[in-house]
Amino acid sequence: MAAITMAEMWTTVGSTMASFMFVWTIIRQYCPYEVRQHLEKSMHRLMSFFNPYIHVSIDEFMGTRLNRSEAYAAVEAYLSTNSEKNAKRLKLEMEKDSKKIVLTMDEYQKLTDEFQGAEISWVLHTKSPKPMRNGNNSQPETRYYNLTFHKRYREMIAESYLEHVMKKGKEIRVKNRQRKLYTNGARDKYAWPRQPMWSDVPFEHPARFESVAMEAEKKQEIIEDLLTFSQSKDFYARIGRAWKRGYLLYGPPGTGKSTMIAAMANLLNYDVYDLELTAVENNTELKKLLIEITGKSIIVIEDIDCSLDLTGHRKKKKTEKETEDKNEEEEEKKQTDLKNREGERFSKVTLSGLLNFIDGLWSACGGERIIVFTTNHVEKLDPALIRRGRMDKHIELSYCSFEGFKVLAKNYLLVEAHPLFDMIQQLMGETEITPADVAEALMRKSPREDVEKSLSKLIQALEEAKKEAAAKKAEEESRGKAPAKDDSLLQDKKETEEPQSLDDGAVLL
Ligand SMILES: Nc1ncnc2c1ncn2[C@@H]1O[C@H](COP(=O)(O)OP(=O)(O)OP(=O)(O)O)[C@@H](O)[C@H]1O
Ligand SMILES: [Mg+2]
Repeated sequence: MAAITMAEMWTTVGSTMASFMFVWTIIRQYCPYEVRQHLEKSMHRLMSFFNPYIHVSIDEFMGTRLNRSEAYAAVEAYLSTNSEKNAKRLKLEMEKDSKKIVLTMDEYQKLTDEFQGAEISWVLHTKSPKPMRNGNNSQPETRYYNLTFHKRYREMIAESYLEHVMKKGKEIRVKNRQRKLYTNGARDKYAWPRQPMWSDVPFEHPARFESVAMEAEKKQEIIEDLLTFSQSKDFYARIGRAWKRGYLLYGPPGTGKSTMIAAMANLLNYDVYDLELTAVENNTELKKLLIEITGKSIIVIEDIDCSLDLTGHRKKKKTEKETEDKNEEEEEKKQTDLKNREGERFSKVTLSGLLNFIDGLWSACGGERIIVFTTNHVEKLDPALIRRGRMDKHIELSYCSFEGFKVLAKNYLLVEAHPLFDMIQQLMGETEITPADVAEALMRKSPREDVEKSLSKLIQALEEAKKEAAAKKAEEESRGKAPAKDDSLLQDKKETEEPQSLDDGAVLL
């Protein structure tokens, strides 16, 4: 008896639903847009009166169709991990500037999520646009996510869950995006229509910290410093400092400064802005460039000592070289004339402009930025430029140590030990060689080249370097001079001892 009643009940429910759907389809097809809207609204009001569930919708576009909503994109990314596992109907999407395809839930699929004991359901809907006066539908449908939860979780969803979705979604988007390498050097300032301040290419440098030749402890310290920085948004806000950090990488050519920048960008998933200071016309342009830099980025100024003339001595050196037999005054006049004629081609960025760029008020916009300077001559830099707070961490990249060599050997030759290692260790203790030279010696020149041959090449390079250093030393001693390296340092020191001012008159070369 009960079974018959149940069957009857289901039949009644089924037929009511079917009739309702039929009526609704007729309404959707034949009723004018305004009537349909009105009916939909009334029905929602009626249902929400009895319904204990709350709905939140997140539209794909904000205002115009040009602005895709950040919130929608974050929800889409957040749900993609859930969709991949649980949805039965999926859609394959690849966003602009994304390097990865994403599987998102298809329309009208329902996905459930759990958060702090609450069950939350998500459905992707479509919405037809308002028809135009002539009745045509020129715009395609738009989509929106509908989030449903019981009203008892209202506060928790508003305060924690939505924030959690946005944060996770943004993280996924950052991970999936195609990172870029930007430069300001390739811009034609006089082109019309105006070119953007930065031009970009996909950033595809493969350097990783694992492959950087360096003492393990020092490397670990740098990695931890970088990771701590990237996770310290709240800390920087609490102490009232802009969320940025400066790194000064210094050392001889070929010791891995540029390689380390690429490894930093890969570790943190950041974009790289390679700032060519000599292509910046003045401080205002520098500020404009700064404004356009987004967060999660590394701003790099390579060879900073060559870009900025603080004392004028390098300019003097150049003048002396060019004028050998001419008198200095005449040459200076010539230089001024040239400057006047090609005035606009000379950068007028000043040291104070650069200091402002690094830690002035404008430098705080965007957040989560790392600024890296590289130089071969740290002693030539103005102390104001590299003081802690501007360049927070000074990292010396020096000649290859035996530990560094072992990293390269493992990388290039896939060996961690070899009878020739002892000899290499001994030679490395006696002479200096850059990691770039070690890497070159270990590079296989043909697929058949074996480990022993590569290591022998390195031994040969080390012996040559040792001989060269000895010959140089002997030559200097015979001339009654101190060793060349110390000599050049002394010379540089003497030159930089001239008072260095931070006035706006110091200009770029
Ligand atoms: N520490 C290192 N670890 C691994 N590879 C290195 C290291 N240093 C140099 N190399 C190798 O040598 C090449 C040159 O290195 P890199 O361009 O990073 O040197 P640099 O210090 O930036 O030199 P410069 O001062 O001339 O700009 C790189 O392609 C890299 O393969
Ligand atoms: Mg370099």
